[in-house]
Amino acid sequence: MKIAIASDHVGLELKKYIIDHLKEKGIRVKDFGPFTNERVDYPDYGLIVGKEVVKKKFDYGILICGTGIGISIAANKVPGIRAALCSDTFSAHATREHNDANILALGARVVARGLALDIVDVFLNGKFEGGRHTKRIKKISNIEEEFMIK
Ligand SMILES: O=C(CO)[C@H](O)[C@H](O)[C@H](O)COP(=O)(O)O
Repeated sequence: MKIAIASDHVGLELKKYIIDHLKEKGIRVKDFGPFTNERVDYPDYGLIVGKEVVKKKFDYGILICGTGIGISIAANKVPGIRAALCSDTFSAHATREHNDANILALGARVVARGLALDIVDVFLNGKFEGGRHTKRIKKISNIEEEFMIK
């Protein structure tokens, strides 16, 4: 499994913690930045990881900002991205099973480190159920197509 990860300045420390955790599990992870505490803009990082995931260069993306909200909103602007902001493990497995989410977003100021790792593990181990959920995912794609600039 290959994971693309990025954050903003607020999410930097939690990102490092998650990267160490993934590497310990033998999961390949590429950090798309930032690499210093300097203040940055979360949409830039949501876009980078969104593009990488939608091009199928990675299996999943993980994005972290202060709340997880801004960076997930940005990533969700990339057609084909279904970024799920999760603060609990139930949502993390439900969003894989039902929404086939391809990016997990976390709020570094919202979830404690230990819980964040549990959420990451549950998300990465989740399997899309298909069936009735497939047509709903298709309806999300249809919304993207309707608003695509031609
Ligand atoms: O949560 C966020 C966006 O949804 C960001 O991580 C920041 O917390 C927020 O934008 C505040 O940024 P600041 O420049 O550090 O005040």
